[in-house]
Amino acid sequence: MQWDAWGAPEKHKVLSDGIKGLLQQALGVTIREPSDRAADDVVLAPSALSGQHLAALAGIVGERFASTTHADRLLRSGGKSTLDLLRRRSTAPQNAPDAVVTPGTDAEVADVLRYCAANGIAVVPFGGGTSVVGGLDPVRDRFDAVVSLDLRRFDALIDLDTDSGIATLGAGVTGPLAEELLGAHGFSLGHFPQSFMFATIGGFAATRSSGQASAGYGRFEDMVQGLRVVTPTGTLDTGRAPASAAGPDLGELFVGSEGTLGVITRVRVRVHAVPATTVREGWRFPDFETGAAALRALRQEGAVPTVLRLSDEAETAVNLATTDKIGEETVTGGCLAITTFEGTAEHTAERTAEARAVLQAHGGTSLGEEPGNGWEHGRFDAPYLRDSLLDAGALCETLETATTWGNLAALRTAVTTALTESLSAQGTPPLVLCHISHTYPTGASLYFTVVSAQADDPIEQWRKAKTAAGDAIVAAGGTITHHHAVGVDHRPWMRDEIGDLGVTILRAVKDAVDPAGILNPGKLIP
Ligand SMILES: Cc1cc2nc3c(=O)[nH]c(=O)nc-3n(C[C@H](O)[C@H](O)[C@H](O)COP(=O)(O)OP(=O)(O)OC[C@H]3O[C@@H](n4cnc5c(N)ncnc54)[C@H](O)[C@@H]3O)c2cc1C
Repeated sequence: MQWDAWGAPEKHKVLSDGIKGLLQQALGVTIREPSDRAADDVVLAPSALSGQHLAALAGIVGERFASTTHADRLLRSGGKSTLDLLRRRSTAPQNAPDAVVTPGTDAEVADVLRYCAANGIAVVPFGGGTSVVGGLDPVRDRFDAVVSLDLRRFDALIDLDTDSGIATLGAGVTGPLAEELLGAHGFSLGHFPQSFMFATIGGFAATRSSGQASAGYGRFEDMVQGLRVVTPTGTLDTGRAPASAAGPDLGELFVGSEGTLGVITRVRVRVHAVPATTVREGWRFPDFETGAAALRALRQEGAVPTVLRLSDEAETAVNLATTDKIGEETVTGGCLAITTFEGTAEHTAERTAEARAVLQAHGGTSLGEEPGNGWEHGRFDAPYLRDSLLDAGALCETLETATTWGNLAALRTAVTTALTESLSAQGTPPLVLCHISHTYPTGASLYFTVVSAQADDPIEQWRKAKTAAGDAIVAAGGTITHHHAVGVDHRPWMRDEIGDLGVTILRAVKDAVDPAGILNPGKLIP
């Protein structure tokens, strides 16, 4: 992972003439050349961890796994939101964790947490570093120092129960490593968020992540069968049986707890056989409302694909779903939808035929395999484009929400209007694109991509726009986040989301497992 951009440098995207034209003509961006940045030139606030504390932590995890080097601190100074990337471009001194500790066993995690609790040191668990909500911000709160607790050494397939279809994976296993380890035994997890290449099993659980195949395999919490969580006051194993009536599900307390209640060190997940067949298809709908109604019918009538997504008119027009062709003239028109079916050949054929009938009856026209294959080819690459857009002088960020089918159109209008009005009022009218990529029998998510020219202070520019969008989401009855989680950025709306009593309950749990309050302060819980 790069310190100031997404992913691997060799995948850097050069902006095509089509995209540059769009930026200049539609958004008034004055294209600038990317400037060279070197990690060594970044100024970090000096480490506030005393030599005595560093030595004690090194005594727990081993000298080479307790680091205060510039490179280690810089890489863990935040996640990969646009605000993070803009901050990394700053020449002013930047905030960073005071040290990075990388334990290798549950006992070491427990000892680190106990030491930090006893000595007033905040701890930020670190998975793949892909948070887009400030979940990794090195917040000290009332403490003198903050350490990043990196889970990357928890990188093993610990157990695979092939009869039950349950794998136990270390929290630091990344998406590709999980598929490789399971694939060797003929199994797959099937969790493919856009951050798949770098995000980890522990991070997926800590944030209630949702992948591109959520229609078929469910959200990550649907896959979780159990967790091991190490807290400053003890260790908990959840998920004894596939179903249980033994009171509230304690595992659910930790799924989505974003490192504020404990450190997840292993996750038991449901896995399935690697599918024998994959069939992709593109569909054209005359408009977003017609397409959304067709997706709803599919969810409610059965024949649900593994992947099901619908781009709005604007997203279809700029080919956002097919990253290789962004900015080129679209031949699709209307709204592009994509379906993918996976399974045995017979099962796939049967369900594809059923789904086709439903989509056609609801105004869809098949475009054949090509659009689906084009989407699949570039499905993890769009984040590289954001880096190039930021370098060129454009602002680019995404945000997401979800609501019931009955409220979907109103929520989409409210968010689009809020973003458009806020950015236009700042002199940078935006392009707001939207798609549905996660569907349920009762509703769906809405995922917005916003592009505009950068103002003089792009951090403040986006903060204003994001506040307007967040307020609009709450007022229109949506959730403040469908899968990006809460972190720092969505915390202002948490009380609206769960109410005063909800906040009291979360705080009570936090007091029980983390009485000193060292775990990820300033995140999730208002
Ligand atoms: C380009 C891009 C695309 C994305 N696409 C998607 C998407 O399609 N779907 C989706 O759901 N999300 C997406 N995200 C958001 C992000 O990838 C997810 O939130 C992911 O689950 C985070 O995993 P991670 O391992 O990187 O965790 P990190 O970013 O390292 O951490 C996320 C939060 O969880 C905590 N945490 C991490 N590991 C643990 C642990 N083991 N125990 C306790 N707490 C822990 C951290 O303290 C932090 O608060 C995207 C992000 C980016 C940058």
